[in-house]
Amino acid sequence: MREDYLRGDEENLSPKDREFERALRPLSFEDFTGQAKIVENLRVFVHAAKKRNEPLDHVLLHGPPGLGKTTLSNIIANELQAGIKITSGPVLDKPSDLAGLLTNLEEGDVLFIDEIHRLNPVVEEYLYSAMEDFRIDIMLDSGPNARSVQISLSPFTLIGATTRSGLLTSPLRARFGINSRLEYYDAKLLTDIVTRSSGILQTPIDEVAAYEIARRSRGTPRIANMLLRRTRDFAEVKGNGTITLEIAKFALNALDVDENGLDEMDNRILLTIIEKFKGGPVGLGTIATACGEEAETIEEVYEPFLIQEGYMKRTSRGRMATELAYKHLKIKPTGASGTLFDI
Ligand SMILES: Nc1ncnc2c1ncn2[C@@H]1O[C@H](COP(=O)(O)OP(=O)(O)OP(=O)(O)O)[C@@H](O)[C@H]1O
Ligand SMILES: [Mg+2]
Repeated sequence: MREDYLRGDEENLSPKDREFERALRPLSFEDFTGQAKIVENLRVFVHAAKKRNEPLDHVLLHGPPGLGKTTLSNIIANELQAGIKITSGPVLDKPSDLAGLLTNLEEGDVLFIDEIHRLNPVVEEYLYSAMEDFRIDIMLDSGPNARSVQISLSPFTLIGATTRSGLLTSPLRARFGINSRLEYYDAKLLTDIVTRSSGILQTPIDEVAAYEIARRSRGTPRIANMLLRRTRDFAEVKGNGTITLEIAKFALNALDVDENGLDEMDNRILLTIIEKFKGGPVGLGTIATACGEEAETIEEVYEPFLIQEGYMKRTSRGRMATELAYKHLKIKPTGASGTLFDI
């Protein structure tokens, strides 16, 4: 459950969860909380593009799952008053899949490619001229009859989203005029999001309870909304429907979210590094095997937050648990010397 939410693949959500996500998704810059600098810039670029009657520059949005990349892409299209076609890297298998989409775009439309780091390299190659000159060269036939025809496209805006910007090739990255990295949200912003969501759900919530959910949501709006939803269930069953601090704490503990907002897998990763590998350094693949989780998921979903919060460090020799991780897990460092931790 939790992981589906973390990874955000809409297809993996239950219909109810999907409906819930849709209801809470902000539709305008106005409703979008946080990421102030990015939103401020996008407002200007969108405004300028509309004024000049030109398509917006291509936009690359990157950052950990659940921070609002898909949401923001839809908002950009809304604010441009443009149509949006949505696809994803792994779905665009052949150049003809891409050509079909591109030739159907109307002037100023947005093409949203999720997981753009997973594009097939052949398809990616076609995207270059589409992005740069709004044209594609298509090969007809093969062998001696092969010839290429050039098709012009309506000027459009490509929005690419990725959780792994490091995997993007540099020619592709260079073709985005706007490149924004979404950051984890602080507890104050997430409190605003939880409060807004509970308003939409018509669930009364105490301010301290909203803050408690917010600060234990791994800096991620998707998780905040998910925890709110589960907490609401507890409030209905165990209380009178209002989410109080007591109910929120009870629900969060029942959901295995600890005092600092780390979940079971976060803690398992830290515990593994400390107990099985003496605090590290240890390679990602080894941690993954020991935790029974895919290396890619650890790198994409868990590690960025653990690093940002100071529980884990990446070194050239592998991952290490920090002093904070030992404190958090109430384990005494048993390293050979005082050099266990860098200063
Ligand atoms: N700034 C925000 N304000 C309010 N709600 C938000 C915000 N950002 C995200 N959300 C909520 O969090 C949910 C997840 O956001 P979204 O699907 O856009 O994340 P994502 O970055 O595309 O994640 P993924 O990488 O998994 O695709 C949305 O349904 C939306 O309700
Ligand atoms: Mg998304």
